[in-house]
Amino acid sequence: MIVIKNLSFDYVTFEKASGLKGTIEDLFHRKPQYVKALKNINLNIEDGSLIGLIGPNGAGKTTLTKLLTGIISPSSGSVNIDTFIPMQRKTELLKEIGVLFGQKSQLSWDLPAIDTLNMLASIYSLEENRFKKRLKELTKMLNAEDLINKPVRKLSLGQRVKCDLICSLIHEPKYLFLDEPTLGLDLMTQESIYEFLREENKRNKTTIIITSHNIRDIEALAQRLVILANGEIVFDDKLEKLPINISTDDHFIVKYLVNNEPESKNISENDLKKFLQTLSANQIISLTREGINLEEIILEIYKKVK
Ligand SMILES: Nc1ncnc2c1ncn2[C@@H]1O[C@H](COP(=O)(O)OP(=O)(O)OP(=O)(O)O)[C@@H](O)[C@H]1O
Repeated sequence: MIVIKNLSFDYVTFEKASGLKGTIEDLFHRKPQYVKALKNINLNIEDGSLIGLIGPNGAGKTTLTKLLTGIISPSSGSVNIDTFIPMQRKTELLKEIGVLFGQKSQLSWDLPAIDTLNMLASIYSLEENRFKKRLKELTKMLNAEDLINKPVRKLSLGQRVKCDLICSLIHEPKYLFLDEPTLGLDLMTQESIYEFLREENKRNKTTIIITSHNIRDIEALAQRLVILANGEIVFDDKLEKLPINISTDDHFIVKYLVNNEPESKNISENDLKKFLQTLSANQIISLTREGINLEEIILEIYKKVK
């Protein structure tokens, strides 16, 4: 279980004066500036949960992930993963953590992924049979049996992400941190990755924390959503609990069939009933209310906290 208590983190940077004179002056009188990246965060993450962590740019998501993976240590408060403190980087904890950054790869460009995987097997001291069994399981689930033997530079982006996912899970970590895992991937590859992550979470009870700006990732995976804004948690609950603001001048979008051809109409609440009465049930494809889809609700939250 992950327990975060009263966690704050401040970055310290120094104002940089321009020109040679400024650079020399800076050597003697540096003016510090403090950026409060996280402010008094409290969060408990149960084992086996699938959490979506979102927020506008600069909200503090990467900082939180860095604190959870022990890259930086808190300015105040605490982070505990089971009985460990991430910043102490104990080998026992590192073996329980897997990380994937969609924009950065841990693979070597000129080598096939299997070489990196063999190296990871030796870093994590994986017993040979266990390694082979896990590799077979992961490559089968991701349909990547052939991919791991090709040089990484010959793989497409989606194929490379699949190989990176195998690397981050080969040691069967208890916790998996994913940062923008579907960046630049087509819809079908996104779906196969969602299916894989849901299966991995179900089968191995892997706790998955996914940071993404892609709302589809959140819709497809997150059992619980945490929204960070300006370094604070502004929402922490199930997706269904997101606040829906139904304004009085709302409009509906009706998609329907006319002679088997799809059409759509944007209609006010007052005219909706009358219009629906002109259609038969099997003509109606869908009826949605403007402002009620997940993206719009989240956008409203972002706008309010700006
Ligand atoms: N190395 C650093 N030095 C100083 N300030 C930093 C540093 N890294 C991040 N910050 C600041 O800390 C705040 C939080 O940044 P962070 O990278 O955690 O946000 P984020 O939610 O991950 O954003 P994004 O969605 O753009 O990746 C921002 O105001 C950012 O400018």
